[in-house]
Amino acid sequence: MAEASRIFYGMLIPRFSQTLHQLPQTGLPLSLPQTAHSHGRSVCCSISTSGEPRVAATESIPWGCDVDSLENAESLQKWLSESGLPPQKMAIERVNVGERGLVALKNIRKGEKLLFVPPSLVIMADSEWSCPEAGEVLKRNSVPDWPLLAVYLLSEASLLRSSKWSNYISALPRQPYSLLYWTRSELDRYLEASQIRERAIERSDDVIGTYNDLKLRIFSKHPDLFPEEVFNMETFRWSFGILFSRLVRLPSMDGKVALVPWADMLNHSSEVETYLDYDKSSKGVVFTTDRVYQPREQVFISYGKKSNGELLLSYGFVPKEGTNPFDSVELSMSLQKSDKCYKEKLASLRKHGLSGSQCFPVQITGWPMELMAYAYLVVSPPSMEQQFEEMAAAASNKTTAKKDIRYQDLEEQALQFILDSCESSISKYTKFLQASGSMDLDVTSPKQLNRRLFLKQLAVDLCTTERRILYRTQYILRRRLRDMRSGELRALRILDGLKNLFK
Ligand SMILES: C[S@@+](CC[C@H](N)C(=O)[O-])C[C@H]1O[C@@H](n2cnc3c(N)ncnc32)[C@H](O)[C@@H]1O
Repeated sequence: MAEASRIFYGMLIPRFSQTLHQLPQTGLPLSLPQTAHSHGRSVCCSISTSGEPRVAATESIPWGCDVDSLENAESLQKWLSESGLPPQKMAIERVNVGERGLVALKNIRKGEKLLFVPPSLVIMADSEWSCPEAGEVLKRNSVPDWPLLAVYLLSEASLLRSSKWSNYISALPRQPYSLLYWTRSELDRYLEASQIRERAIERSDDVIGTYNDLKLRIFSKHPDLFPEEVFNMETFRWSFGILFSRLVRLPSMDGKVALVPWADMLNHSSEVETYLDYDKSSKGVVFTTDRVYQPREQVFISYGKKSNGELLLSYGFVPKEGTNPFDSVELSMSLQKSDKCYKEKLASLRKHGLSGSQCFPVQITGWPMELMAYAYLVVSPPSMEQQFEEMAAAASNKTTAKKDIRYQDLEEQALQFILDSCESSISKYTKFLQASGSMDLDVTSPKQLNRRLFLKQLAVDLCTTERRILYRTQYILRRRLRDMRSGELRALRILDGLKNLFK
C-alpha cells in the first residue's frame, strides 16, 4: 500500500485565478458557518432532476452533527449495511482519541484486510449528482476535483433526504477541526511563533479565492442551481474543512481522491503504518492491519508521515509530545539585506525557485542538506560568486541538483548562522509559551471561553513540540561548533609552538 494516502498540503487547491487569490483577507467566522440552520431559516432549494419532479427541500440543512454524536453515526452504520457494506469487525463508538472512532468488536489479526467499502459507497469526482444539471455545469467549466467535490457535498447536503448521501452527510462533523476554522486574529495570537500560521493563512486565502472564482464564473450565472443560501463562503469553508480532514488519495485508483464513508471514521496514530487504498481483488477500499487488536480496542490508520503542525493544519489535533516520529519544525532563514552580494545571491535563489527568505523542515534527528546549502550561500563572501549558483541549486528541491556540497572554509560560519536562526526562533516560542499562562483570552461568553481555551491548549501543545526539536538542534549545533573551535584552537597552538621553535 502506498504511503501517504492522505493528501499533502501544497497539492490541494488548484489556483483558478491568481488575481482572485490576491483579494484582501476577509474575516473568518468565529465558530460555526452561519448556516441556514444556525439562523433557523429554511432553505428552499428547488432543483430539477432530469425527468423527475423538482425536489423542494424546505427543512433546514443540518450541515452535519456535533462531532461526538453517536446517534447520527448509528444511522450511518445502518444505512451503510443496507446499502452494501459487508459486515464489519469494527463499530463506530465514542473513543478517547478522536472523539468518535472505529473500535474492534472481535480479535483482529496482524495483516488482516478490513473494511471493503464498495465503490458504490465512495464519493469521487465522477460520482453521480442528485442534481445532474449542477454537476454538468461544473464539468463543462472544467472545475478541478477538490472544488468540484466541495460543491458536490454542498449540493447533496442541500437536498437533504433526497440525496443518497444524506445519512453520511448527517454524520459528518458540523464543525470540522482544522485551522480553516480559526479566525485571523486567533492564528496571529496563538500561532505567532510557528510557521504553520503562514500555511493556515495561505490555505484560507486559497479557499476564499477558489470560492470567489466559482461564484464569479459559475454560481452567479446559474443562481437557480447554486442559490447563495446554500453556496456561500461559510458553507464552502465547511465543505473544504470536511475535505481537508477526510479526503483520501487512493494510490491503486491512479491517485484519485475520495471520501470513503465508514473508513473516514478511523482516527490517526503515528505508531501505525497502514493506509487506505482500493483493493482490486476484493473491489473495495481496504486497509491491512499492521498489529493485532483486542475486542474493544480502538483501531487506527496513518494519515501520512506528517508533522504535528501539518496534523493541526488539516485535522485540528496535535499528537502527544514525543509520539510522532515524523514531527518536524519549519526553520526560517533569510539572506541578509546588508550583504554586499545580496542581489546576486537573490538572483541565484530565484533562478532555482527559492526566495530571500526560506523555510526548511528540521527534525529531531537533524536537518536537510538543502538547509545547509542555503546557509552556505548566505554566509559566502563575494570571492565565491562563482559558486552561488551551485549553492542555490543544492538548496532547491530539484532532485537533479547535487545536494551534498561542502565548503570546509565556510562550515563554521554556516553552522553559526543556522544556530542564530534557530535561537531566534526558540526565543519566539519561549515568549509565546511564557505569555500563554497569563494570556487574556478576550472573550465575552462561556462558549467563547471554552473555544479559546481549547485553541490555546492546541497552540501550547504545538509550540512545545516544535520548540523541543529546536532545542535539540541548538544542542547539536553548539556541540559541533565547540568541537570545531577547540580543534582549530589546538591547531593554532601547535602552529604557535612550531613558530616559537623556529624563532
Ligand atoms: C477522518 S476523521 C476521523 C473520524 C472522526 N473522529 C469523527 O468522529 O468524525 C478525522 C478527524 O478525527 C479526529 N482525529 C483523528 N485522529 C486523531 C487523533 N490521533 N487525535 C485527536 N483527534 C483525532 C480529528 O478531529 C480529525 O479532524
